[in-house]
Amino acid sequence: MSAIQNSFDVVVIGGGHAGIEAAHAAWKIGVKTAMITMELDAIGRMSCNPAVGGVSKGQIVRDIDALGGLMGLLTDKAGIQFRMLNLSKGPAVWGPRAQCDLKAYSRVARETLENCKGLHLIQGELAAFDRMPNGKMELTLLSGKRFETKTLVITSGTFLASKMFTGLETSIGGRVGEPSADALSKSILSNGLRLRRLKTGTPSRLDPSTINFNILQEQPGDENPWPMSDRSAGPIDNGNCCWITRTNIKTHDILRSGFKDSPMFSGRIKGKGPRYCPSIEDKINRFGDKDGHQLFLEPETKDVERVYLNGFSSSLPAEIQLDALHTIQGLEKVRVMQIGYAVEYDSIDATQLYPTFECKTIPGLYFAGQVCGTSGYEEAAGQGMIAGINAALKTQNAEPFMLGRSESYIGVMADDLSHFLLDEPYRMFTSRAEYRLFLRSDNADSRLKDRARKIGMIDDAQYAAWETRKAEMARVQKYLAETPVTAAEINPFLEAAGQAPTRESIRLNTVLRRPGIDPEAFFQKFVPNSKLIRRDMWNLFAEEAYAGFFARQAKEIEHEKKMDRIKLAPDTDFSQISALSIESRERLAEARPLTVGSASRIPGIRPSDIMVLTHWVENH
Ligand SMILES: Cc1cc2nc3c(=O)[nH]c(=O)nc-3n(C[C@H](O)[C@H](O)[C@H](O)COP(=O)(O)OP(=O)(O)OC[C@H]3O[C@@H](n4cnc5c(N)ncnc54)[C@H](O)[C@@H]3O)c2cc1C
Ligand SMILES: NC(=O)c1ccc[n+]([C@@H]2O[C@H](COP(=O)([O-])OP(=O)(O)OC[C@H]3O[C@@H](n4cnc5c(N)ncnc54)[C@H](O)[C@@H]3O)[C@@H](O)[C@H]2O)c1
Repeated sequence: MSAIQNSFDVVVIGGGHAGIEAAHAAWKIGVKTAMITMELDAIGRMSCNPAVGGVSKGQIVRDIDALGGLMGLLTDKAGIQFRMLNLSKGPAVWGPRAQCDLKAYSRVARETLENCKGLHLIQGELAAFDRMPNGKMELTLLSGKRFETKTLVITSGTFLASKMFTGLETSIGGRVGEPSADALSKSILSNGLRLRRLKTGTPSRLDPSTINFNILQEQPGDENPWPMSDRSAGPIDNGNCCWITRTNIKTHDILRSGFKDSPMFSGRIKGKGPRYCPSIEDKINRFGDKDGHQLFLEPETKDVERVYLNGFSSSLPAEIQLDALHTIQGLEKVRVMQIGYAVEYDSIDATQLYPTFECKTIPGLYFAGQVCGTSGYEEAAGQGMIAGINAALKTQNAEPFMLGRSESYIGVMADDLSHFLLDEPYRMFTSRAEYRLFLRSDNADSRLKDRARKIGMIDDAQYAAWETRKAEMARVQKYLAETPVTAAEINPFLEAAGQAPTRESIRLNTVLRRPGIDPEAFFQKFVPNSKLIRRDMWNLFAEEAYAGFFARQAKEIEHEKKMDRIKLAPDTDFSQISALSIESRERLAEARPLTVGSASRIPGIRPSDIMVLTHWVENH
């Protein structure tokens, strides 16, 4: 057996979206960190659609940015088209989204990690990990190389014991052209952890020279685009467009004729697929009466080398996919460069993890990303941040870092994954967050920057810039609350916004509570010498516009935070709390909650149990 080559504080397995954030966060906190991944050239590879963000996913990217992470910065560098989705609704549910040049994304991700001085990037496949008597983890790569680490973060995506399917054809691999990580899957099982099968899929990639773009509806980027990160230095590239087309009855008939050879419907794929990113055959099967489904044609690169057909994910036989494509407007003569396929893989049952993503039974072992049962780059990156931060903090014997459900979508996701057993891939939605009016893309910095600063994720220069913004927001907020405006001054503005004029002077802040107001025009006109950046104008606007809701929810949130502050030791012996029912003791012993708040979210735990637990903590 070869000697141990190097010893680290944190080792991250995988260079996908979760691995990038985990390795960067641990490095930023200042501990000795390595990323080990199968292929260094595949760092940041986008397995599926060349886009980052969207509704609720965009908020996750903003939160990663506020925490000092990379996804927003990488997207701004590699983006080729930026749109704010849901603009017709309130800012709480706006979703920043960007098409990316996927080659550029992968390149800037790798360059960014290479520029992290002292971060080790190692090419190799982890075959096994074992806990050593000294509490560290020993890692053995497929090549036989060995390393040791205090903490280990596994972000292996769709690669554990993975199989790909197109019709009756099956091959081994986690992504087209890449192998499956079978040995690691076995090692996870031999460490006593539970795995289960999930499935995801991807559509065909099309040859742009065979698409009739002239007859397709173009979808340009926003006129006044938002970058993902306010830390991005350069201008963003927004000059590229996507195109829209639709399936039709003929397409559906052809697809239906292939159902008998579908690996999904024939039961050859056992894993559950993502309900909310269904394949085209799933959509037709479930919503058979619809006469068409909208499809987006998205360029994979700025020079449109290939086109991704968003909405047409499929694992039907290749000839059926191709015949069906030829019935679609604009695609009558299309040539396919890579046919759609499904992938089935092992994922970890995430109820075995704390909301820090640390394993309950193996201290120092963390999982993050698609391996935890989620679907999506952004969900993966958000988990990677939290796992990387906690893996680093653990090596410093520091308090774990957790985000609450009222603080971030990442907190909602960590809480959901660790408490509820999923039977299908988990995708984020605004409806999963009970406090979504707080979790906006405009106020990510207000919610998270100070917390990130405390754990070393935000450097002095970044924090100074944030303090300047904070001070300006406070000044303007005070000014708005204290400054009256006469009817003569404000009425032309109100009328232009379609609002009834006022007869008396009113305070400036009350103007923002009226519907139809353009905040950017308002701040420019009524706040002299404002240095607010655009994002902060919308933040102040939303704080006023939603003030009534916030006041109503404030008590609920305070109660939840209070419960989350009541800590339970990881080794709490619930069997000794005799005032709890035997059933509740068993549930608590199994779930091992770290706070009373977390205990309250375990299925089957009742309010009376929480009262007992709270008293018990007070007396111990
Ligand atoms: C076919 C397909 C379709 C998808 N559709 C979409 C989509 O439309 N949109 C979307 O957002 N998401 C989609 N996904 C999922 C998306 O790829 C993931 O959500 C996202 O990439 C997850 O990031 P991750 O970091 O968890 O894993 P990945 O991006 O999969 O990265 C995993 C990394 O771990 C490495 N690795 C794995 N095992 C080992 C090992 N033993 N040793 C060393 N390195 C290892 C791999 O080489 C890889 O670099 C799809 C995935 C696939 C494969
Ligand atoms: N892991 C998986 O299996 C898997 C598979 C497919 C999708 N996904 C996830 O779902 C997302 C893709 O799902 P989706 O189909 O809802 O698309 P999306 O998240 O990219 O888009 C969401 C909505 O935005 C609009 N939209 C789509 N393309 C657009 C474009 N080019 N420009 C402007 N608006 C556009 C559409 O109304 C769409 O319903 C990915 O971001 C990924 O996270 C995961």
